[in-house]
Amino acid sequence: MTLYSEKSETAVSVPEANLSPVNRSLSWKVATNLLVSFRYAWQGVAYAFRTQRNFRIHVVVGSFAVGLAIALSLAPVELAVIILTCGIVLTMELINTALESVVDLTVEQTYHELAKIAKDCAAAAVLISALISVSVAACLLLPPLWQILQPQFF
Ligand SMILES: Nc1ncnc2c1ncn2[C@@H]1O[C@H](COP(=O)(O)OP(=O)(O)OP(=O)(O)O)[C@@H](O)[C@H]1O
Repeated sequence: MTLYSEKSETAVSVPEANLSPVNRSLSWKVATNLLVSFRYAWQGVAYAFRTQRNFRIHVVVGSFAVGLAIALSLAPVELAVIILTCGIVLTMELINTALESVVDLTVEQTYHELAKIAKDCAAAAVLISALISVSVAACLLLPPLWQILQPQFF
């Protein structure tokens, strides 16, 4: 198949198979079944935990928030909201780590304005989700904590 580049208006030859979203001919098929897929996904989690300090911080803070919610006997829906927001932060951190790797793979150690935009935006996604998570946890955890601590101070 021949495609026309918008910039140079020159014809570019692309194999049909490379254009199909179903048949990713350039991909490397390794995960042959669901169990193997899960194993690779777990390797991603383990890699992020091992190498990303922020991921470890999010795991510790998230576990503390969930533990506190259980200790304070929050309603199931409130506990679910805290688990959900903590999960979103960890997910964002994993996507950020994946994107950083792809950017480094592409530009290696050269400065590129687009690499900067990609990394800065991915880091911003983590930051925003973490700020939302802290706000949600504060809204749900502080009132019952205040109820418990108030008699001790007044
Ligand atoms: N190739 C590059 N070209 C331009 N700017 C880059 C490039 N690599 C990194 N940067 C800039 O440096 C910042 C830090 O990048 P780096 O890869 O060290 O990630 P990081 O913020 O340390 O991530 P983490 O702590 O999650 O590993 C990026 O947000 C970006 O602004």
